[in-house]
Amino acid sequence: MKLDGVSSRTIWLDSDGWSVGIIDQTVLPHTLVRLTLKTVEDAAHAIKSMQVRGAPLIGVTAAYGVALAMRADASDAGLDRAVRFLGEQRPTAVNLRWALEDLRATLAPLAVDARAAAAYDRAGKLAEDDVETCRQIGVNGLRLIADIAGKKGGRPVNVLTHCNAGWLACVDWGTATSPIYQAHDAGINVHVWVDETRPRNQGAALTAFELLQHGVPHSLIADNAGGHFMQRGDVDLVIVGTDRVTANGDVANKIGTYLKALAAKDTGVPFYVALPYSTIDWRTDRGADIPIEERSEDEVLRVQGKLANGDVGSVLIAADGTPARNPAFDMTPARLVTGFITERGICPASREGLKSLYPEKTSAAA
Ligand SMILES: CSC[C@@H](O)[C@@H](O)C(=O)COP(=O)(O)O
Repeated sequence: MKLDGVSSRTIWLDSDGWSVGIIDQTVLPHTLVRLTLKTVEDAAHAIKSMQVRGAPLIGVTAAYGVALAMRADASDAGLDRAVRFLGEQRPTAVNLRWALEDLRATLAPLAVDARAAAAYDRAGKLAEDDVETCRQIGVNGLRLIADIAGKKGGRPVNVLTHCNAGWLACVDWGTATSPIYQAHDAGINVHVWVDETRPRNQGAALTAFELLQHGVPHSLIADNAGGHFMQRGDVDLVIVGTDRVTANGDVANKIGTYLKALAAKDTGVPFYVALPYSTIDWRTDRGADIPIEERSEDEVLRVQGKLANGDVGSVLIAADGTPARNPAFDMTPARLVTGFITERGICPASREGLKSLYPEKTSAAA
């Protein structure tokens, strides 16, 4: 996608052929800072501090993190250490485990001196695969938007989304936003309600920024406003991303997703979850077993933005000493989800639905 008019991806190999470039998402949209990762520690820090975030991008960054680690120590112990260390950085997005297991399986059978080159090659392939997978999710999701557009006679199709499941969360295109970009590019009149997504405001800071850059009509709304717009008939469709879908179709996504799904159910608004195959956790049977990341109280107690002096900083919004809790994700039961939009097509949010698209997979309870 484009950033200030220039085609960009969220992660790339620098011109030296081994260090890894990323966009620092902690200061967007106010400042565009590109960072260079040179060590596995840099990659781990980027994931933990959310310089990179979003399930697919976390996975690809971890893959490059293994490649950086292999430059320093490609022994069996070095590979084990890198996989364990990177895997500890964030618990909920299963793409992290998926990418690390892929790298381990690719590298372990190789001679030690072949591992670094093979790791770069594999990380590059995972990045390219993510681009094509997300593009295909968009092709499949576009049909839903086009169907609604056909019934609305030129009036805008209103899509609500939560958090950032856009191209900044992936390598390109995004998952939830890919159908939106493709609908807009196809000339469909589409408008997006963007949940601000407290506490870190990924909707305000990242999704609204992306849509603005691409010229897609949108309105930023307070998290609490979604149900109101659904009740009034102002939302045709919800599309969100996910960090992990369990074998029975339960969905973990950014905190607040569950409430949107409840409101959508009550108001009869279709609620779709867009995901690549790498987000399905076939080994975990139900959403209650997904580890939910707990983050710092500060993210709730403070709000980050551009200060009057132009710096990016934060302000305290509660009395000093106020205790807070900050679960970063919640679980939406499959029964509240209308369907999954994947690279292989659209299916019901259920064990059977997932199996219909991925017959070669076996789940824990299958
Ligand atoms: C295509 S990204 C899907 C999810 O990763 C996204 O919706 C989300 O919850 C991101 O959370 P974050 O905490 O910003 O990494």
